Amino acid sequence: MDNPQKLENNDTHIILNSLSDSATSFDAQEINVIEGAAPIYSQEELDALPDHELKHVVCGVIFNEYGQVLVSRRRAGVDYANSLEFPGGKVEYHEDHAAALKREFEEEVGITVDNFKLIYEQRVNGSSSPFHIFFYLVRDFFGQPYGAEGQEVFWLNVDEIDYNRFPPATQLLIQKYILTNEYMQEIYR
Ligand SMILES: Nc1nc2c([nH]c(=O)n2[C@@H]2O[C@H](COP(=O)(O)OP(=O)(O)OP(=O)(O)O)[C@@H](O)[C@H]2O)c(=O)[nH]1
Ligand SMILES: [Mg+2]
Repeated sequence: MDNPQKLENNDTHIILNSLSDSATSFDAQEINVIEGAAPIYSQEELDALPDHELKHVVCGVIFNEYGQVLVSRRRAGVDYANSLEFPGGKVEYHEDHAAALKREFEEEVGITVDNFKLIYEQRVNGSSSPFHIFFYLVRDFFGQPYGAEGQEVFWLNVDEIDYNRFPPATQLLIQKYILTNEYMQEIYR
Protein backbone atom coordinates (compact mmCIF):
# COMPACT_ATOMS: atom_id res chain seq x y z
CA MET A 1 0.00 0.00 0.00
CA ASP A 2 1.34 3.43 -0.92
CA ASN A 3 1.10 5.89 1.91
CA PRO A 4 -2.19 4.45 3.18
CA GLN A 5 -2.79 7.13 5.82
CA LYS A 6 -3.08 9.85 3.26
CA LEU A 7 -6.59 10.44 1.98
CA GLU A 8 -6.71 10.16 -1.79
CA ASN A 9 -8.87 13.21 -2.29
CA ASN A 10 -8.73 16.41 -0.28
CA ASP A 11 -12.32 17.24 -1.28
CA THR A 12 -13.47 14.24 0.69
CA HIS A 13 -11.63 15.53 3.70
CA ILE A 14 -13.41 18.86 3.40
CA ILE A 15 -16.85 17.27 3.00
CA LEU A 16 -16.31 14.98 5.97
CA ASN A 17 -14.89 17.77 8.03
CA SER A 18 -17.81 20.09 7.34
CA LEU A 19 -20.14 17.52 8.90
CA SER A 20 -18.39 18.12 12.19
CA ASP A 21 -20.45 21.33 12.46
CA SER A 22 -23.45 19.21 13.38
CA ALA A 23 -21.30 17.29 15.85
CA THR A 24 -20.18 20.53 17.41
CA SER A 25 -23.77 21.70 17.89
CA PHE A 26 -24.75 18.33 19.32
CA ASP A 27 -26.64 18.40 22.61
CA ALA A 28 -25.58 15.64 25.00
CA GLN A 29 -29.18 15.45 26.27
CA GLU A 30 -30.17 13.83 22.98
CA ILE A 31 -28.31 10.65 23.88
CA ASN A 32 -30.92 7.95 24.26
CA VAL A 33 -29.85 5.42 26.86
CA ILE A 34 -32.30 2.53 26.52
CA GLU A 35 -34.38 1.90 29.65
CA GLY A 36 -33.21 -0.97 31.81
CA ALA A 37 -29.57 -0.15 31.15
CA ALA A 38 -28.90 -0.10 34.89
CA PRO A 39 -25.78 -2.06 35.87
CA ILE A 40 -26.50 -5.76 36.29
CA TYR A 41 -23.17 -6.50 37.96
CA SER A 42 -21.05 -4.60 40.43
CA GLN A 43 -17.55 -3.75 39.22
CA GLU A 44 -16.25 -6.50 41.53
CA GLU A 45 -18.59 -9.06 39.98
CA LEU A 46 -17.69 -7.88 36.49
CA ASP A 47 -13.98 -8.27 37.22
CA ALA A 48 -14.54 -11.82 38.51
CA LEU A 49 -16.37 -13.04 35.37
CA PRO A 50 -14.37 -15.47 33.20
CA ASP A 51 -13.46 -13.70 29.97
CA HIS A 52 -15.05 -16.38 27.75
CA GLU A 53 -18.43 -15.46 29.26
CA LEU A 54 -18.10 -11.90 27.98
CA LYS A 55 -18.88 -10.69 24.50
CA HIS A 56 -15.87 -8.92 23.01
CA VAL A 57 -16.31 -5.55 21.26
CA VAL A 58 -13.48 -3.96 19.24
CA CYS A 59 -13.31 -0.28 18.26
CA GLY A 60 -10.73 1.59 16.21
CA VAL A 61 -9.23 5.04 16.78
CA ILE A 62 -7.85 6.51 13.54
CA PHE A 63 -6.14 9.85 12.99
CA ASN A 64 -5.75 11.50 9.60
CA GLU A 65 -2.74 13.52 8.50
CA TYR A 66 -4.28 16.65 10.04
CA GLY A 67 -4.39 15.00 13.47
CA GLN A 68 -8.19 14.65 13.38
CA VAL A 69 -9.91 11.53 14.70
CA LEU A 70 -12.63 9.56 12.87
CA VAL A 71 -15.99 9.50 14.66
CA SER A 72 -19.46 8.08 13.85
CA ARG A 73 -22.83 8.91 15.29
CA ARG A 74 -24.81 5.95 16.58
CA ARG A 75 -28.15 5.46 14.86
CA ALA A 76 -31.63 5.64 16.39
CA GLY A 77 -33.00 2.55 18.09
CA VAL A 78 -29.73 1.17 19.46
CA ASP A 79 -28.25 1.62 22.93
CA TYR A 80 -26.63 5.04 23.27
CA ALA A 81 -28.49 6.14 20.13
CA ASN A 82 -27.26 9.52 18.83
CA SER A 83 -24.11 9.41 20.90
CA LEU A 84 -20.78 9.63 19.12
CA GLU A 85 -18.55 6.55 18.91
CA PHE A 86 -15.45 5.14 17.36
CA PRO A 87 -16.30 2.69 14.57
CA GLY A 88 -16.35 -0.95 15.65
CA GLY A 89 -18.59 -3.68 16.97
CA LYS A 90 -18.96 -7.18 18.31
CA VAL A 91 -16.36 -9.83 17.57
CA GLU A 92 -17.96 -12.88 15.91
CA TYR A 93 -17.15 -16.31 17.29
CA HIS A 94 -14.83 -17.35 14.44
CA GLU A 95 -12.85 -14.07 14.43
CA ASP A 96 -9.82 -12.69 16.23
CA HIS A 97 -9.80 -8.98 17.10
CA ALA A 98 -7.91 -7.92 13.97
CA ALA A 99 -10.36 -9.74 11.68
CA ALA A 100 -13.32 -8.17 13.51
CA LEU A 101 -11.81 -4.67 13.24
CA LYS A 102 -11.21 -5.12 9.52
CA ARG A 103 -14.79 -6.35 8.97
CA GLU A 104 -16.40 -3.61 11.11
CA PHE A 105 -14.46 -0.84 9.34
CA GLU A 106 -15.41 -2.22 5.91
CA GLU A 107 -19.08 -2.53 6.95
CA GLU A 108 -19.49 0.73 8.84
CA VAL A 109 -17.15 3.24 7.16
CA GLY A 110 -16.04 1.50 3.96
CA ILE A 111 -12.28 1.58 4.53
CA THR A 112 -9.56 -1.07 4.81
CA VAL A 113 -7.61 -0.91 8.07
CA ASP A 114 -4.41 -2.49 9.35
CA ASN A 115 -1.56 -2.19 11.87
CA PHE A 116 -3.39 -2.13 15.21
CA LYS A 117 -2.20 -1.41 18.72
CA LEU A 118 -4.34 -2.05 21.80
CA ILE A 119 -4.60 1.20 23.77
CA TYR A 120 -7.42 0.68 26.27
CA GLU A 121 -9.77 -2.08 27.42
CA GLN A 122 -12.55 -2.31 29.96
CA ARG A 123 -15.37 -4.58 31.13
CA VAL A 124 -18.76 -2.94 30.76
CA ASN A 125 -22.30 -3.56 32.03
CA GLY A 126 -24.24 -3.62 28.76
CA SER A 127 -27.99 -2.98 28.62
CA SER A 128 -28.66 -6.71 28.16
CA SER A 129 -25.37 -8.44 29.02
CA PRO A 130 -21.87 -7.48 30.10
CA PHE A 131 -19.15 -7.11 27.47
CA HIS A 132 -15.42 -6.51 27.26
CA ILE A 133 -14.50 -3.57 25.03
CA PHE A 134 -11.08 -3.16 23.41
CA PHE A 135 -9.94 0.07 21.72
CA TYR A 136 -7.19 -0.16 19.12
CA LEU A 137 -5.13 2.58 17.57
CA VAL A 138 -5.37 1.99 13.81
CA ARG A 139 -2.14 3.11 12.17
CA ASP A 140 -2.90 2.39 8.52
CA PHE A 141 -6.03 2.85 6.51
CA PHE A 142 -6.87 2.81 2.85
CA GLY A 143 -9.88 4.43 1.21
CA GLN A 144 -12.23 7.30 1.99
CA PRO A 145 -14.45 6.87 5.05
CA TYR A 146 -18.20 7.43 4.69
CA GLY A 147 -21.32 6.41 6.60
CA ALA A 148 -21.80 3.01 4.96
CA GLU A 149 -24.79 2.25 7.21
CA GLY A 150 -26.41 5.65 6.66
CA GLN A 151 -24.91 7.14 9.82
CA GLU A 152 -22.98 10.40 10.04
CA VAL A 153 -19.20 9.97 9.92
CA PHE A 154 -16.74 12.83 10.30
CA TRP A 155 -13.22 13.81 11.24
CA LEU A 156 -13.10 15.73 14.50
CA ASN A 157 -10.30 17.97 15.74
CA VAL A 158 -8.93 16.54 18.97
CA ASP A 159 -9.36 19.87 20.75
CA GLU A 160 -13.07 19.88 19.78
CA ILE A 161 -13.81 16.48 21.32
CA ASP A 162 -16.47 16.63 24.02
CA TYR A 163 -16.20 13.27 25.74
CA ASN A 164 -19.70 13.63 27.24
CA ARG A 165 -21.08 12.82 23.81
CA PHE A 166 -19.64 9.28 23.86
CA PRO A 167 -20.68 6.11 25.79
CA PRO A 168 -19.05 5.83 29.24
CA ALA A 169 -16.26 3.39 28.33
CA THR A 170 -15.28 5.60 25.40
CA GLN A 171 -15.29 8.65 27.65
CA LEU A 172 -12.62 7.00 29.79
CA LEU A 173 -10.53 6.13 26.75
CA ILE A 174 -10.72 9.73 25.52
CA GLN A 175 -9.74 11.11 28.91
CA LYS A 176 -6.87 8.70 29.45
CA TYR A 177 -5.48 8.47 25.97
CA ILE A 178 -6.62 11.17 23.59
CA LEU A 179 -6.94 14.28 25.75
CA THR A 180 -3.58 13.49 27.40
CA ASN A 181 -1.98 13.36 23.91
CA GLU A 182 -0.64 9.90 24.68
CA TYR A 183 -1.45 8.81 21.14
CA MET A 184 1.02 11.34 19.70
CA GLN A 185 4.14 9.25 20.17
CA GLU A 186 2.41 6.28 18.54
CA ILE A 187 1.23 7.93 15.35
CA TYR A 188 3.81 10.64 14.78
CA ARG A 189 6.65 8.17 15.18
N1 LIG B 1 -18.68 0.94 18.09
C1 LIG B 1 -18.57 1.35 19.35
N2 LIG B 1 -19.26 0.71 20.33
C2 LIG B 1 -19.11 1.18 21.58
C3 LIG B 1 -18.24 2.29 21.89
N3 LIG B 1 -18.28 2.49 23.24
C4 LIG B 1 -19.15 1.59 23.79
O1 LIG B 1 -19.44 1.47 24.96
N4 LIG B 1 -19.64 0.79 22.77
C5 LIG B 1 -20.61 -0.29 22.99
O2 LIG B 1 -20.19 -1.51 22.39
C6 LIG B 1 -21.34 -2.31 22.10
C7 LIG B 1 -21.23 -2.98 20.75
O3 LIG B 1 -20.97 -2.05 19.75
P1 LIG B 1 -21.87 -1.95 18.41
O4 LIG B 1 -23.27 -1.59 18.75
O5 LIG B 1 -21.12 -1.02 17.51
O6 LIG B 1 -21.86 -3.40 17.83
P2 LIG B 1 -22.08 -3.88 16.30
O7 LIG B 1 -21.45 -2.90 15.36
O8 LIG B 1 -21.63 -5.31 16.23
O9 LIG B 1 -23.65 -3.70 16.13
P3 LIG B 1 -24.79 -4.73 15.72
O10 LIG B 1 -24.99 -5.60 16.93
O11 LIG B 1 -25.96 -3.81 15.47
O12 LIG B 1 -24.30 -5.47 14.51
C8 LIG B 1 -22.55 -1.40 22.22
O13 LIG B 1 -23.21 -1.73 23.44
C9 LIG B 1 -21.94 -0.01 22.30
O14 LIG B 1 -22.75 0.85 23.09
C10 LIG B 1 -17.53 2.93 20.85
O15 LIG B 1 -16.75 3.90 21.03
N5 LIG B 1 -17.73 2.43 19.60
MG1 LIG C 1 -20.85 -0.91 15.47
